[in-house]
Amino acid sequence: MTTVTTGGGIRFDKVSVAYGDTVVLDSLDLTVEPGEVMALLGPSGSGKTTALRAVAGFVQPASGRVLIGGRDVTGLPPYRRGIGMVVQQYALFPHLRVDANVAFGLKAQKAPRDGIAERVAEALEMTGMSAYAKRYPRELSGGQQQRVAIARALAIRPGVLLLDEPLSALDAQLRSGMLAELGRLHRDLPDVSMLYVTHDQSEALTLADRIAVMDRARLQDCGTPRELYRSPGSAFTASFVGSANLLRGVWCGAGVVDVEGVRLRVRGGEGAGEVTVCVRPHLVGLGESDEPGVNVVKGVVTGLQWRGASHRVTVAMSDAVEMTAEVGELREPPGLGERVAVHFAAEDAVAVADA
Ligand SMILES: Nc1ncnc2c1ncn2[C@@H]1O[C@H](COP(=O)(O)OP(=O)(O)OP(=O)(O)O)[C@@H](O)[C@H]1O
Repeated sequence: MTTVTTGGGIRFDKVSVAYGDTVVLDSLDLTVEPGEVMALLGPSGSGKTTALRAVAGFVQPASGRVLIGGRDVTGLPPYRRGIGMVVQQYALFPHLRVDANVAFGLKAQKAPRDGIAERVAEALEMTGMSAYAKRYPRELSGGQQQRVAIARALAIRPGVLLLDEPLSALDAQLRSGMLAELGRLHRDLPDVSMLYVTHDQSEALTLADRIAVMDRARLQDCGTPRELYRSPGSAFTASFVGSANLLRGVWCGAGVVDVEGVRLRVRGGEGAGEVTVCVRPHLVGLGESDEPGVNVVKGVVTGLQWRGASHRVTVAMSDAVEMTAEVGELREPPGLGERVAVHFAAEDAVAVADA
């Protein structure tokens, strides 16, 4: 009887999960490299938690295999997979003190007694909770409870750490602090692969080495945050990773798309028929431009938002198509109904496939 304790990453090999007739995870093929943080990002119900639970061993795939450290664990019970898991609601044992909570997984593994004390101390140290070892969960704040839950997951020295929306019960300020701490933990544990489920794109962009975008039980896209942001594979990814102007148009030549009668030069080659052009709002400038390779479109201001350091100006090219420009704070912002021009480089207008 062995437990997988090596690092070595996670592999989903065509993993499908169904509840009755409903397929909730459809032939997922995905590899998380050793030491990598992979975010599973997608809307509610897209299958993220199901994928994570398949790694943990809490759901059994209808088909396909899960490998941890190169080894097929599909048939192994959860406690023999060498995983640590942290969920949204901490799930600490209320009647146990912090140190006993952290020791729980080690005792279940029947680790030697003196080894347990050492590992508990190490895990509490790593999460900054050493001073709270003798408290009960009810005597801790939400953020502290989540740190204990992370310490408990780390105490078994897992090769794989599974995190399911670990920050969503915390308030915004605490969330950003904890996000930084998870980043530090990742650097301190370079061999541990992390699978991080979230529907919050900023968490995914901040923490993940790569992001797997899920929608309707399927993997839609996978890449580094920068790749997905700069060159989204689909309109769905473009709108889910960062904010995006998505302009529906028709190809009319190499690198040229017609949007509402305006010919835009785009990055992303050539195709036929309909296409969506993605332009990030912060890459759109206000006013004319006569620089080569820069698109200019005109329209009427339909929205103006002041956001402290920036203004968001929405301009309608037509009844159907609007563009938003996110620009530095304007001294004299245009008025609603005013006719203005906006511009963006061809390099920043990306032709994407429809989802
Ligand atoms: N035990 C279950 N029995 C039946 N259907 C289930 C069960 N667990 C999950 N589902 C369904 O599977 C689908 C995927 O659920 P999953 O929890 O994986 O989504 P998710 O992307 O993690 O969503 P969320 O962000 O809301 O947690 C959903 O439609 C859900 O209703």
